[in-house]
Amino acid sequence: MKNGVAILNDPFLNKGTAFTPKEREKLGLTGLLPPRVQTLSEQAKQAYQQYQSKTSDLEKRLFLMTIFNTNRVLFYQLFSQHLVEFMPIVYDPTIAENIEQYSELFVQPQGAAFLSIDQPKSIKTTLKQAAAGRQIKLIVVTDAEGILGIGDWGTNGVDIAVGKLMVYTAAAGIDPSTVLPVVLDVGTNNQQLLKDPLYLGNRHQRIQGQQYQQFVDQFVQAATDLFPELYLHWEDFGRNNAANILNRYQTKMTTFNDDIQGTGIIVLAGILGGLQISGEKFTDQIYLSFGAGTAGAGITKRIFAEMVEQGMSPEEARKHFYLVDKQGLLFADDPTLTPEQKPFARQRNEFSDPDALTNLEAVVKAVHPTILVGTSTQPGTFTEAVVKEMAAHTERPMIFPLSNPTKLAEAKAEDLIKWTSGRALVATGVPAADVHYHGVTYQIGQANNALVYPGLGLGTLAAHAKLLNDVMISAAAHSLGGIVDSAQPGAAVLPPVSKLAAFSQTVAQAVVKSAVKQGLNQQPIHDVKAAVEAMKWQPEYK
Ligand SMILES: NC(=O)c1ccc[n+]([C@@H]2O[C@H](COP(=O)([O-])OP(=O)(O)OC[C@H]3O[C@@H](n4cnc5c(N)ncnc54)[C@H](O)[C@@H]3O)[C@@H](O)[C@H]2O)c1
Ligand SMILES: O=C(O)C[C@H](O)C(=O)O
Ligand SMILES: [Mn+2]
Repeated sequence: MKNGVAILNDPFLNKGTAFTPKEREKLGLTGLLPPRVQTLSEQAKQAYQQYQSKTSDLEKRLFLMTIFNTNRVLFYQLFSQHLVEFMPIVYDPTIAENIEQYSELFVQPQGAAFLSIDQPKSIKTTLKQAAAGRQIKLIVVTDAEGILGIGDWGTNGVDIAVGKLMVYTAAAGIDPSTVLPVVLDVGTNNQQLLKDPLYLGNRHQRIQGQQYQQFVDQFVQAATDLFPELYLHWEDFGRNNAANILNRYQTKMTTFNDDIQGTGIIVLAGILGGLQISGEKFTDQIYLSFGAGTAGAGITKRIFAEMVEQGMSPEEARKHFYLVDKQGLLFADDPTLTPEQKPFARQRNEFSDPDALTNLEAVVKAVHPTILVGTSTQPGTFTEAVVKEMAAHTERPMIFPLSNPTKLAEAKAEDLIKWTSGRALVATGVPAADVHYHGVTYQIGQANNALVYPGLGLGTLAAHAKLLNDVMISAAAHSLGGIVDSAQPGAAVLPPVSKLAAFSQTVAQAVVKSAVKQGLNQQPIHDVKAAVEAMKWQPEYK
């Protein structure tokens, strides 16, 4: 039992000025706080006022992090009260700025576990120390090789693990005392960091190959030994590792790659929402992925699986997909294709002038996509010419520039609406303001995996599922697609972030239902809604 100063220093126990006189006496806190006792709502009001006095988004984020570091209940009370306003501050895009300046801004390790490839023997001890007696059910782990679209950030990437977990709690009510952020510091190839005297990570090149694989294996082994109920979420690994790691573990435990699977779900949900608006058929769509890396290939795989689910043969379905990467349209004779790209590569003899298909505009001209999704990290690449060419051949072009953060987006929502005279069905990776065009207000859906991974995790945990499989993932995507108000002119293809807490429940219930139907639940579940409800944590003082 902690007491006195130790309680004030424990963000899971600390209530600050909300400790009552009785509690203060019992816990050895008398005189350790100013005399006045405040309620949680008074604390939240005061903190929010202070938040509003900060002038930049980064300052706002840093202020919220000090609350997070000192008092989790207060932090989540605030976050859930101001979800729409705080999402872009706590999470993407401001989190990207924080990651770039992590070492310069460092004040506190925020409860993360820093696992170093140079000390593989310490993995288990570190995880145990970081858990500090808590029963961990959810880990977000990154090796930070591909943070959003901003590349390799070494140890700084720990912030993405911390930030993703914050959204789990704010959106789905995952108990924050059951989560653990982890960074695998395997070095960095970011020269800027290696030269930065303040850089706090391992100062060497990224270690790859067998030693890397072994380190990852050792981490998974230690984590599953220590935390038997673990749901393990992988975030922002590099293109060469992300899919490999997922393939390696997904049949053995409940695990999830956010960039591959989370993004696949949200894009499928967005497409289903878009088709509700356009009235078109899913199996009539022609899909073009611009940027066929971790996210691009992951999304393609999910959309392809849906085509097959909707009755097409795999051979027929494959004809609906085109992948474009750095080299242009991907052809099967290209020796540099990744294993995830290969199934969707095309034959040169399908085209009259295949050698000309080395840029997006030429490919759009040749294949007439109805859906264009950007995960290329290349800003401004959905040009007016590309968009107008696409819109010339389809009534309601679906265009999702998803590269994050804001500075990397393939296009701005407003331009897409204008260039297509309001016909485009748009979703973006970061929040976008409404677009007013010719008397219609266009709402822009946010196709960010944050809209689904919290509910998916909540559902998988609530089901005590043995595995997270494709059927559950498909159920999650379909549960979101139905929430669109298609009768409203300018309606968004996805539900708004303001309803995130509500539809996280919808997603979680769909996942539990699917797990139960497949017999993947390891404990009996009679009432799906109650099972999800029982998992939920509320930001209240106990
Ligand atoms: N909105 C979301 O929920 C979401 C989810 C995941 C990723 N993303 C974004 O998608 C982007 C990619 O992420 P990732 O994890 O797939 O990274 P990745 O590095 O695995 O993939 C990026 C791909 O883009 C390709 N590319 C680079 N330059 C290109 C060019 N000029 N033309 C065409 N392709 C080019 C790369 O070769 C690579 O295959 C990032 O900006 C990330 O923030 C968004
Ligand atoms: O982190 C995000 O905002 C979404 C996604 O996981 C990404 O890598 O961009
Ligand atoms: Mn990511």
